[in-house]
Order: sequence, then structure tokens, then C-alpha cells
Amino acid sequence: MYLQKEDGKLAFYINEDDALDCQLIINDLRTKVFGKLLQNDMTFFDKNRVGEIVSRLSSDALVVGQAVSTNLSDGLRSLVTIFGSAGLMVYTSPALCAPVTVVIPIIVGTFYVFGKIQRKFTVQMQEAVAGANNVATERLSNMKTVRILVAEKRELEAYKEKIHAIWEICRKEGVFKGIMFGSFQLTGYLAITSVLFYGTTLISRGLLTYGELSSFCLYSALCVGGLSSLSMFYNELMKGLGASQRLFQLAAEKPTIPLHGGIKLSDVARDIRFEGVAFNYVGRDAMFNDVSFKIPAGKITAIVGPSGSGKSTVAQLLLRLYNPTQGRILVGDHDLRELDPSHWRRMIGTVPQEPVLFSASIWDNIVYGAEDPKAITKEQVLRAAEQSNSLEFINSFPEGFDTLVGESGHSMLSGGQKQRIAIARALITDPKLLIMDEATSALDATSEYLVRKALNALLEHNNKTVVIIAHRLSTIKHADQIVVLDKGCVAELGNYDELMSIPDGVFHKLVEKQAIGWQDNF
Ligand SMILES: Nc1ncnc2c1ncn2[C@@H]1O[C@H](COP(=O)(O)OP(=O)(O)OP(=O)(O)O)[C@@H](O)[C@H]1O
Repeated sequence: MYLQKEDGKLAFYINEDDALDCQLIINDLRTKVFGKLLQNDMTFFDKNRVGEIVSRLSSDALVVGQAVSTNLSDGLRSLVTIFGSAGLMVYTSPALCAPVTVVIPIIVGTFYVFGKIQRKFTVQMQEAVAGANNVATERLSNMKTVRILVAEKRELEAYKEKIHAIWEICRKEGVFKGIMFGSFQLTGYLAITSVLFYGTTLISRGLLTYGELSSFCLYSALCVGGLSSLSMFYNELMKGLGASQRLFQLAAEKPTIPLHGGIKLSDVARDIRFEGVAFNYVGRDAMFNDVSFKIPAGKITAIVGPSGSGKSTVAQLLLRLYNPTQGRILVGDHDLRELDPSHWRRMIGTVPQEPVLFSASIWDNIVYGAEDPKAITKEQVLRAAEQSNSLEFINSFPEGFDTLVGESGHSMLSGGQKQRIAIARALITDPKLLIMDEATSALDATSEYLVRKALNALLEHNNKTVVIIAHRLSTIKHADQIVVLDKGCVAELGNYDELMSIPDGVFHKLVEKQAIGWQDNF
């Protein structure tokens, strides 16, 4: 079996000689379809929906796989039986075929109608199963949160509801199938009864022999058996088509930002300018109306502002996870849209606000940031670990860099340790542009000081462009420039001292609030 893209659609082909292994088909569909999505652009989807998409895809692929693998030979055999026995029936007694020909259009018509209904049931079923899987995987993988919030009962109820929805669809489908198969059998027996009735009339008139009637009955029984198998095959086929509908829809999704294509800059040692940038997330109000500022090459730029003012969004726009809706972001003289997205992202070291570690060793998590992880030397890993102030705690683990960590299961690291591994991952390729989104927020004062000291030493000698997004305003005193975002635009811009000298300035107020905030609150 293989999948092939034809006229922009995904088609799968089955070689009859192949052993139709259901699991193989599922795996193939999973890697080909989901792999394609991964390759293209996962940011196309809302992060929270990825789990749902995966579980849908799995159950869809399962149904398609089962439909194809278990019923293709049955379908072919039924067709051969039907045509063979129908030919013999005509040969034995054309006169007796009359009642059968009346029944055939009825059977074909009901096939069609029932097939369509079955397809609808399959789509509903896939959605219900995916919903239940989603609840189970999401809540089970966050068991600690559920337990802390004492929400076990609520979660159980939510899951019960989902399972009940599946049961309800199954019940309806069961009733429908009972009617479908029952009516098929009824039609078949009615046809045979009428053949027997009509056949005995013909015998009494001397137009048919007993032998011919019994042969005809035998052939028509074979034909009815074939029709019944075909109905089951058709039913499975419709199930498969219902499930594959979503697979094809997913495969046909076009990413808004391609993975490759465009200019590949040799370096990023250029000024970056936001020029009249406007942006809004899909379905949300405009967040930026007219944002313009410069990120000078080789300097440290801090972006600050109240929570929700769009600081992390600036980082995401810089990484070209989204395009501005208006205006442009210039890298030197090039619009960011003209650059090869993957090549551009590869040149940036990023520490996101909520770093994610994969279920792998610390070593693998650090080298994950490199284009060719195998080419990374031990010295590079040690240096990155040292710069991020993680070497000491890594060495304190019995298995050192081989210690397994990860999101699923137990991360086995503190928040601050996780952040430091993420910093090491960003530094592993010695990027010339570094984006740090609240990168040290989970560190204690001493650790933060050590990380900053190491980073400052690194920045001094490497002429790096650094973008720091920070809440703790005391940590950005050393920045060459501070961009203050507020109400969808750049409210203030300058260095720490300049901004602090504006008495009623946004930055001044933010710093003051941070210094005395706890007194106001308590
Ligand atoms: N993927 C998304 N889809 C829709 N809206 C989003 C998305 N990500 C962020 N937002 C919204 O955009 C706004 C800005 O979010 P952003 O994370 O950029 O703010 P921030 O200044 O970094 O906030 P914080 O300081 O709290 O981290 C928020 O109102 C948020 O709800």
C-alpha cells in the first residue's frame, strides 16, 4: 500500500498481493498525513488543538485501515459471486428472473441511502471518540493539576459524558444497522418466496422442470449471499470514506507561512526594524495598531509593558510564526516575508516563556537546538551548560547529562532548572540573535545573577543582538534600549535612566508599582 499526491489530493493505493496489514496502514497514514502537517507548519493550528487533531487522526486512520484491510477481498468475492450466480440464473430460467429484477433496484437504492447514513454516523462517531480521547489524554497527563484542584469527580463526569455520547451514537447506529440488515434479508427472502411461488406456477404449466427450479433457487441463494456480503462491504467502505474525509481535509490544509523558500541571509548582524506593524490573532481584536521601533544590531533591547500588552507576540512576529496584518518587519533592507523562514529561525536562539523539554536525556534536550545534533561536540554542550549556569546541577545528578527529563511523565526538574536547560539549548549554536522571553523568571536571585553574569560576558565579546522580554524590571537596567509597549503601540523608548526621568511615564509607573506593589495589595 502506498500514498501518493495527485492533483493536490492524497490518494492511497493497495496492491492486492500485499498482505493488508491494518496496523501498517494506520502507521502509514499517521506519518504521511500528520508528518506532513508537522513539516509544514504546526503553528497553523491552535497549540491546544494539536492533541485533539492527533487523536482524531489516529481514530480516523484506524477506521480507514480497518475498512480497507478487512473488507476489500470480501467485496471483490461478493461481486464475483453476484455476477456469476446472476449469469447462471439467467441461463437456467430467464422467465424466473422477472421477480428478481424488480428487487434489484430496490436493493441498490437502499444500499445508497443506508451508505450515506452510515457515513454520517462514522463522522459523528469519530468526533465523539476523538473528544473522549482528548479529555482522557489531556486530563491524565495533567493528573497533578487535577488532583491539586480536587477536580477528580468533575473530570470523571466530563469523561462519562463523552463516553455517553459515544454510547448514544453506537445505539443509534446499532438500531440503524439492525433495520438495514433486517430489511436486506427480508427483501432477499421475499424475492426467494416469489421465485418459488412463480416457479411452481411455471412447473404446473409445464414450462419449467423441478431441476431447473432447484438450480435457480441455489443460484439465487448464492446471489443473495453475495448481495448481503456486498452490503457489509459497502457499509465498511462508507465508514472508511466518512473517516478519510477528515484525513483528506487535514492533508489539504495549506500553511499560511511556508517552511522554506526565500532569501537565506548569511548573517543576522543587521538592525531589525518594526515599521507601522499592526497585528491581531484570528478572532481577536487588534493588539498592535501602529508599532514602530528599531532593534539595533549587537545591542541589548528589552521589551516591557503591562501583562497582555503583546511582548511575547513581538517575539513570535520576530520568529515569523505569524505575519503582521499591516506594516512590515525589516531585517537590514529585507522584509522578513522575503526570507526563508526555517533558515531565519535557525539563526535565532530562543528561550520561550514556557520552555518545553522533550522526553529524552538532558544532553539530547540541549543539542536539540542544533541543525545537526550529532555534530555538536562535548565542549559545546559543556560551554552552553556553563553559560546557562546549569552545569553544577546537571553534574549533581547521578546520571549527569544522561538524566532523563521530559514533559510527559515526570519532568524531574525544578522550574528554574528547566529554564536553564532551555537557555543552554538556545545557546548551543552560538546564535547571533537571541530572544529571551521571561527566560529567568523562575530563577532565584543568585541563580539569575549567575546566568546574567555569564550571559553578559558572552554578549560583550560576541557582538550579539539580544531581545529580552522581562517582567522584573530591575533585571533590564543594563539594556541598551527599552521599548515600552502599552495599548497597542510603543509608549516610550530609551534607556533605563532616560525612561525613569519621565515622571509620569508608563515605565516609571511600572517600576514604582513593582517596587511597592505588595504594599498596595496587602
Ligand atoms: N495564540 C493566541 N491566540 C489568540 N490570542 C492570543 C494568542 N496568544 C496570545 N494571545 C493574546 O494576545 C495578547 C497578548 O499576549 P502576549 O502573550 O503577547 O502578552 P504579553 O505582554 O507577553 O503578556 P505576559 O506579560 O502576561 O506574558 C493577550 O491578550 C493574549 O490573550
